This record gives sequence, C-alpha cells and structure tokens, in this order.
Amino acid sequence: MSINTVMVIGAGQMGSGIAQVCAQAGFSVYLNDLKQEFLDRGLSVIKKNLTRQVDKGRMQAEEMEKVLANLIPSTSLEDAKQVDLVIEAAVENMEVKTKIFNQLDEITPAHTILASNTSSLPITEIAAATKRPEKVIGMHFMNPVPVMKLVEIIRGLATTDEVYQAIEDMTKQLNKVPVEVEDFPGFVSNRILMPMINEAVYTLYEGVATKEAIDDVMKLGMNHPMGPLTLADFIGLDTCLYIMEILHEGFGDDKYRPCPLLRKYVKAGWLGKKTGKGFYEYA
Ligand SMILES: CC(=O)CC(=O)SCCNC(=O)CCNC(=O)[C@H](O)C(C)(C)COP(=O)(O)OP(=O)(O)OC[C@H]1O[C@@H](n2cnc3c(N)ncnc32)[C@H](O)[C@@H]1OP(=O)(O)O
Ligand SMILES: NC(=O)C1=CN([C@@H]2O[C@H](COP(=O)(O)OP(=O)(O)OC[C@H]3O[C@@H](n4cnc5c(N)ncnc54)[C@H](OP(=O)(O)O)[C@@H]3O)[C@@H](O)[C@H]2O)C=CC1
Repeated sequence: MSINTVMVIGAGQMGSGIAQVCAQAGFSVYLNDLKQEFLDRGLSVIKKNLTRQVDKGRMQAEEMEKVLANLIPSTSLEDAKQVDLVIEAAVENMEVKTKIFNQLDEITPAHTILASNTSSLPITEIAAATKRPEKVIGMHFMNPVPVMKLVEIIRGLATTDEVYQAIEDMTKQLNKVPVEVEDFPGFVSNRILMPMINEAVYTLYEGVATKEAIDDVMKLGMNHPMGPLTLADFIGLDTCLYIMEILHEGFGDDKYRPCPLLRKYVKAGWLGKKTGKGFYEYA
C-alpha cells in the first residue's frame, strides 16, 4: 500500500502543521479548507516556520522552495480524487467530520485511506459514515506538529492490519513516533491531559489562585513546559471544551464535567491564542 499524495483537510493550526511535515517528508500535499483566506493563513504559517529554519541555517533556501512546491492549495473536496491518503483536521465536531468522511468516501479512489486527526471522537463512529470502515483510522498529531514527536494511532473496529501498517510506516517517514492506542473517548493523550486542564480552570473558577499562580505551580513545580491555562489557550478553548464534552458523554461520568468558566469563555468567543484572547491576551 504505497502513499505518495496526501490531502489535509482544515488549514487551521493542526492542518497546516500536518501539511508542513508531510511536504517536508517529500509527499505531494493538497491543503484543503473552505475558503481561500483560511488557506492563505495556513500557508503563511508554514512559510514562516520554514523561513525560521532557513534563517537558523538548518535548511537551504532551495530546500524550502522544494517543500513549498509540494503544497497544493485546494478549496474543493473533489481534489481528493487524486490522493492515496486523506488526513482530516477540521473542527472537533462529529457532524462535520461524518459529513466530510461521507463525501470523501464517494470522491476518493477505492484504495485511499481516510484518517482523522480527531483528538477525542470515536474512530469507529466516523468510519461508519463510510462504506470502507476498514480503511478509516485515527492519526492524532500533537500541537505544535512540526515540534512534537508523538502520533497516536487509533484503529476503528474494522481497520485492517494492512492499513494500520501503512499509517505506522508513514508516521515514521514523517520523523514522528507512532504509539498505538485503543478507540476510547480521548484516547490516552486527552483522557489524561484534558481533565488536568479542566481542573486548572476549576481552580481558577473557585478562586484558589490567580491564573499566573496556577501556571507557575505546574511549570516550576512539575517542570511542565507550559502552565495548563497557557496550554489551554494554545490548544484552543473551543477544542478543550469539545474534548471535555466528549469525555463526559462518552464515559457518562461527572468527573469529566466541563468547568462553567471554560464554557463561558467559549460562548464569549475567547478561544485562546487563535482569537487573541483566552485566559491571557495575545498581540
Ligand atoms: C489537544 C490535543 O488533542 C493534543 C495536543 O496537541 S495537546 C498539546 C501538546 N503540546 C504541548 O503540550 C506543548 C507544550 N509546550 C511545549 O512543549 C513548548 O512550550 C513549545 C515546544 C511549544 C515551545 O517551546 P519553548 O522552548 O517554550 O519555545 P521556543 O524556544 O520558542 O521553541 C522551541 C522550538 O519549537 C519551535 N516552535 C515553537 N512553537 C512552534 C510552532 N507553533 N510551530 C512550529 N515550531 C514551533 C521553535 O521554533 C523552536 O525551534 P528550534 O528549537 O528548532 O529553534
Ligand atoms: N488544537 C490542538 O492542540 C489539537 C487539535 N486536534 C484536532 O485537530 C482538529 C483541528 O483542530 P485545530 O487545527 O486546532 O482547529 P482550528 O480551529 O485551528 O482549525 C480548523 C480548520 O478547519 C476548517 N474547517 C472547518 N470545517 C471544515 C470543513 N467542513 N472542510 C474544510 N475545512 C473545515 C476551519 O475553518 P473555519 O475557521 O471556517 O471553522 C479551520 O480553518 C480538531 O479535530 C482537533 O480536535 C488534534 C490535536 C491537537
């Protein structure tokens, strides 16, 4: 099962990072989003990241041009006709994802593998929106994608060994480390990380400490590279809330109830770094 051409759906922070690492590994990459302006934003982030590598002497300018030439902007899902693998990184919403997978199932050739970068949604349910559940798989990258080594790989109930192997091999080609986990809400990463972030929001909500103090405790006391509230802003408060809701619903356990303050911020449109304001403000 050979993968040469990839489509990444969603040119947000995850999609643009995934497209960048695929293009750097030599794959031809269609980067797809709903509107040209989102694509332009994603491509400009990629260019900025690569330019930093060139400035630091880690990449030749010609190499950067080669990587950029591997990227093909796309606003039409029909472009998926050409690809061997789709990695979907649109918003964390089951309705949106099943709609995309259903369309991809019609558009892509029979051999194409359909992967989702979902952070918490059941792969088996996404796969059920297609007539090829054996070719649907979770490929969960971490943020920021060009820096973080891990990719969680999640099989749906029907995913074949051959498809799993192709995705594990591809992950290694991207210079990442694959870790296989089972299809349960939040997988391993967000089942552990997100309740910690949610608890940090409760700690703020209950007035136990200021946001800066909460972050300092976890940075200086536990050696976390970012405090949990800074990390929540970095991930996106909407994504954090969606993940908590999926854990809450998926396990039916109130220990996963999202903090009302998190809900309030999302309702206000304070989504973190990507909107310029979350727990902190960003220029
Ligand atoms: C929600 C989910 O489903 C799953 C998730 O992804 S959860 C989130 C997982 N990610 C984390 O937990 C990130 C925690 N934070 C960190 O690891 C670090 O703070 C960090 C890597 C983001 C930044 O590291 P730092 O040392 O504080 O800053 P800095 O020195 O500026 O950056 C270190 C390197 O990362 C690069 N970098 C930082 N942010 C970047 C970005 N957004 N994109 C690309 N590269 C980036 C920098 O260029 C720098 O590269 P070099 O070492 O090659 O020069
Ligand atoms: N943020 C993180 O740290 C991580 C997130 N993830 C997962 O990755 C996915 C994307 O998250 P993230 O990149 O942070 O989110 P962003 O909000 O940064 O980006 C999502 C992008 O997808 C676009 N989009 C939405 N619907 C569609 C569609 N139907 N077709 C094409 N594009 C669409 C959005 O456009 P618009 O702006 O119009 O909505 C936006 O540009 C989510 O499933 C998330 O859970 C996984 C690991 C880490």
